[in-house]
Amino acid sequence: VLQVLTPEPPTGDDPDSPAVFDLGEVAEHDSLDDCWMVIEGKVYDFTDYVGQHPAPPSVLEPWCGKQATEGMRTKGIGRDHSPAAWAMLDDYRIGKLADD
Ligand code: HEM
Repeated sequence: VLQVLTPEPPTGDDPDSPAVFDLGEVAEHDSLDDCWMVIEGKVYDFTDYVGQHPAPPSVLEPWCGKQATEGMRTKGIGRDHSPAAWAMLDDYRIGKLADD
């Protein structure tokens, strides 16, 4: 009953009705204090993760607010992230990118 009275905002977790964002909205979250990224068409909010990332936040910063599939695939050093790192993404998913 409480859930009906105070519905949670869409998180993107429900594959039937993910929250949909365009690149302009994502671009508003382009700092380490507020860091969204698009990876393979899905939108993530990594704000709570940047301080936990194994490499310094400065490596993430250029990708905040942007399409970051390349960053995820290369780490900026030509090496893909591990399957374990890829598996962490779901925890930060907030939705998907709008189709163009
Ligand atoms: C998209 C921009 C990103 C860049 C440029 C980047 C870069 C890096 C670099 C330079 C390292 C250390 C070097 C190495 O381990 O080979 C690293 C490690 C790691 N990163 Fe990232 N990272 C990014 C995003 C993420 C995200 C979004 C996550 C998870 C939510 C993540 C999770 C990890 C983990 C778990 C490691 C340890 C090594 C591994 O499991 O592959 N990274 N990253």
